[in-house]
Amino acid sequence: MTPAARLQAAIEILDQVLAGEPAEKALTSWGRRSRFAGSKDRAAVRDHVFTALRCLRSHAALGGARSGRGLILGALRDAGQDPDEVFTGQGHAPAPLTGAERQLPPPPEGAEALDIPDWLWPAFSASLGAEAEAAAQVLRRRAPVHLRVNTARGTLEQAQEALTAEGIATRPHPAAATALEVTEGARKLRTAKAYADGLVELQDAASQAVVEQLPLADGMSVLDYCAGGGGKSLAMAARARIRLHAHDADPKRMKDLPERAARAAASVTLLSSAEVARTGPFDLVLCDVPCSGSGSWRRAPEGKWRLTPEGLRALQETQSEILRTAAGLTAPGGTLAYATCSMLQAENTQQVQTFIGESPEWSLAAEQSWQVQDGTDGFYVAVLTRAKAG
Ligand SMILES: C[S@@+](CC[C@H](N)C(=O)[O-])C[C@H]1O[C@@H](n2cnc3c(N)ncnc32)[C@H](O)[C@@H]1O
Repeated sequence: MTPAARLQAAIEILDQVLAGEPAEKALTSWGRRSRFAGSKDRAAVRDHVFTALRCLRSHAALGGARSGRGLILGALRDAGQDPDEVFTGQGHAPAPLTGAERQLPPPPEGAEALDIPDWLWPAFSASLGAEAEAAAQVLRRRAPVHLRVNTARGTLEQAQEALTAEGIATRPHPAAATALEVTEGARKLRTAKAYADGLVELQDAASQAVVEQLPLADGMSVLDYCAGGGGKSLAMAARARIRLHAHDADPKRMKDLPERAARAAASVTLLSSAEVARTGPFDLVLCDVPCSGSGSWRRAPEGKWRLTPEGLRALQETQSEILRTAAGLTAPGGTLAYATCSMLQAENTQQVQTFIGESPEWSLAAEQSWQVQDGTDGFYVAVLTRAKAG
């Protein structure tokens, strides 16, 4: 495919996404229909689509329309590229620009230029203070690829060597002792032997750092209460010989966990909601709660535009309910960790402060946050300890 044909494909996919289709689904069905597209074409089209979704407001403003064409026109103007070189109408290129499209709109300003919804900007800037603009700018760009080295399978150096042999270059990431950042060859990962053998897992360095904060020790009984795909379950299993249990309100989300655990040489017991109460209490409960995802909007940019004030309030209610339930599942003297991939105080410190204010048995042992402008996803963890009985 020519570069212009790739942009035309992105325009068509973006129109479907703007009509309500999830981006991954629209990309998959385009891929099925487009047997002629090679792996480089698919990767380039995907990049165009995700760039447009990360920069939806500013690119729509620069392109004069919230449509596939508007977004791609805006992206070209943002990159300082002449749109007439792409919108030629030749071959599979987008049709030439209309008179209206040629009109240069006023440049976006404020939250529009930063690609943050207007209603959210006050809370976003209050949460990040002087760093708010820098964080918003980082969310407009592609996320780095991070790996967690499964130390049950090998050392960081061994993993780097194995990956180099397969054309994947990495460097250690300072956020976590097990973290590598991929600097070259990321697209080869899914087929790499080091990945198939469970020596490395795809996981953001801040996710790994959250698990490093947990006081895990051999013999502990541990519950990952919002386990999802189990990324943090596996990171915990690699840290100590624990009795690991995983639960999720939506058990389907854990369907690949047994296979992932086997690949990582870890053992995990999946628990239904009824079984959780019967099996507890646990020495340590991690709740990696559902949240706005503002810290990972680079990877999942649709979430940035889907979030509404009501949606955020509903998430906060779910978060405080989970905190209370998870607290009841923690043994006296035990630990409860509350984590989000959000950078909003309303989902982080404020939730934890409210919980502590209402729960005299609990105290805050540690609290840390990671921000996108420091090279990881945005993350937050609070480690809370429950008073011993009597
Ligand atoms: C942020 S994701 C977890 C990601 C996962 N820990 C990981 O590292 O890959 C949050 C999870 O919480 C689950 N969830 C939502 N409401 C819940 C509830 N009330 N109780 C338990 N899990 C819940 C969701 O289904 C979702 O899988």
